[in-house]
Amino acid sequence: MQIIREMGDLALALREWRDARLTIALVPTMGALHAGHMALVDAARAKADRVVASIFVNPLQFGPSEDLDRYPRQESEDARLLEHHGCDLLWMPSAAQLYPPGYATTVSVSGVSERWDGAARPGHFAGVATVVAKLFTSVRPDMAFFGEKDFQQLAVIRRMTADLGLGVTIHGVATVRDADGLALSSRNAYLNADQRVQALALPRTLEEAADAILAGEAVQAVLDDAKGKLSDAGFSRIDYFALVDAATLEPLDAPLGDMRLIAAAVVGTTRLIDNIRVISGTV
Ligand SMILES: Nc1ncnc2c1ncn2[C@@H]1O[C@H](COP(=O)(O)OP(=O)(O)OP(=O)(O)O)[C@@H](O)[C@H]1O
Ligand SMILES: CC(C)(CO)[C@@H](O)C(=O)[O-]
Ligand code: BAL
Repeated sequence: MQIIREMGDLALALREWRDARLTIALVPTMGALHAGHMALVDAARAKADRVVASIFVNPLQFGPSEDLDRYPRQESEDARLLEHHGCDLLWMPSAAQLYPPGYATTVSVSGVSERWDGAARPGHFAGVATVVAKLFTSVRPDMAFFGEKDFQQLAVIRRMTADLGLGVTIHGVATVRDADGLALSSRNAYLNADQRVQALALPRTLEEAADAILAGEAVQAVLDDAKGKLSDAGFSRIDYFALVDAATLEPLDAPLGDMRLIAAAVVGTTRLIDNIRVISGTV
């Protein structure tokens, strides 16, 4: 696996593959890699001739009181894991490479990015859309892979890619969970042993709420009950717990079409997000 930091070296490596008419997949990450990221790499490996992973902790998508400074960084373990999963190229740009002096352009997606995480983390999705647009224009991949764990992010990236005609096929990959149900996330590293147990209430409550909605209970009552359960389990703040249309992310007050239950809540100092498909027979 090639490890590249400079934009010029990246261009050279990619030119060789493009000249050979090889298809290129991009897996954008912020590092501190786990099996969830590896599911993206494996899916990319299965669909493309060459797989590029990027690691960049993007300052633009962190709010002023968020965890940019303490975000976990473990480059050599990440590189080992990626190589083991058949990644061909790891690109680790510096902030100065992506946002050189004078950089002044932001990509802002309205509609789908406005509610939920967009409301709870002002500026977050503009930061995500901007860096993903930069990663796409730098690598010019045929396809890119993102996790359904960040469900709204996936919808924002699909919208931006279509609106700007970036010509990248976006693939969503199902959430990878620990055996006990907690969605894998780099931020789980912040949880102490008690908080790790409390955190399990998030996937459990999503499953219970999905079952209750499918059993015909009133949606608003189910959502209120779910928030109560999360508070009782020790979550100190619940940013949202909502039933939404899977494509538009608009809230639903009754079951209709392709639905997701989405939630974000804080345990200790850690903000966790999760979501679950609501579909007859399975959740
Ligand atoms: N458990 C998971 N299953 C599938 N994909 C995942 C999972 N966790 C993260 N991803 C995906 O990996 C990509 C990179 O995510 P990122 O590096 O932010 O990791 P993360 O674990 O989500 O970190 P964080 O704790 O900051 O949310 C995103 O597309 C994200 O949706
Ligand atoms: C897509 C992404 C790599 C952009 O920084 C980030 O938001 C993430 O890791 O999900
Ligand atoms: N995993 C999405 C990136 C973020 O929370 O900033």
